[in-house]
Amino acid sequence: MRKVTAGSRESKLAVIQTEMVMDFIKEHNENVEPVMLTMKTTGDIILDRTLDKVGGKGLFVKELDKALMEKKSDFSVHSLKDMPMEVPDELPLIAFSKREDPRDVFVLPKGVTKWENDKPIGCSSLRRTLQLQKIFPDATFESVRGNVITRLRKLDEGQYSALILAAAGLKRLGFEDRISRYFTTEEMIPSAGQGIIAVQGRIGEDYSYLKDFNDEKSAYAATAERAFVKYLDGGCSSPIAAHAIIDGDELSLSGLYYSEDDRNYVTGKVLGNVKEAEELGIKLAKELKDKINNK
Ligand SMILES: NCc1[nH]cc(CCC(=O)O)c1CC(=O)O
Repeated sequence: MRKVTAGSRESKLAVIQTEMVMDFIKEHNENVEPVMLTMKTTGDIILDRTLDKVGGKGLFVKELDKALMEKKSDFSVHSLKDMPMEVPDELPLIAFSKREDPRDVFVLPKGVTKWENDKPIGCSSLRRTLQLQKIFPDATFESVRGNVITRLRKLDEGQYSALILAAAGLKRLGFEDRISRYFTTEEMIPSAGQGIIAVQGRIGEDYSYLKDFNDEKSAYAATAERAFVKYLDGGCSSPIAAHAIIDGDELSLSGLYYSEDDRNYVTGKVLGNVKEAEELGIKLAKELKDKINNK
């Protein structure tokens, strides 16, 4: 038996996602035995500030990168949306999972069936707040940090009138029944990579046991979405949204760009062949940059 170690964050969602990758490996490789190594990351420890105030990029990955570099693990499993746009050359992304539902959703406190505008909506990113202000013009918004389960607890304790979360996390955690409304990806453009699990490896290693895990559509979508955000210099917590939809050979990329200077945002869309995923991301980024400069 060949033992391989998967590095993971400690949160329930991270562990479930890592187990999904490990189960795949077990099913497809009789001679490989995956084990998990969990660790706390800076992003999990600092919970009293919003992520853009904590500063720095890759708050959820540094510790996992270190374990991978030091060969304490053989690969890391991440939510792609928490990954910085640039990863170290020695630690490339080697596989992308099939995409789970990429939409953001509206969650009400337990026992509540209709939204009451009596408390703020808990919303953890500027990306979500900006787009929500259009959908709920009278609402107020407040940052909520912590992992998905902590956020749900705060909601149920009465701190918020509702929460905005990713459908993917709720579904993987078995909380699909808490979803009261799905936002379309047009009214609420998701974060780049939302719903995709990324596996990160170490250069020069043999990952043939993960060969069939990679989903081609997800890889194209990830390339386009991340090229867009990278060009606009966003990190994991920047107010930039990007979502690619793939239909056969055609890729349609929607994006949102926010300007700190005039506190305004623009959205746009480009279409092209999946093979031009990266170029499409850059094309949309340039278009939106021009659009905001001419506003
Ligand atoms: N930033 C936290 C985070 N990272 C990944 C997910 C959900 C799973 C995914 O998007 O793949 C979540 C929770 C959320 O935003 O609701």
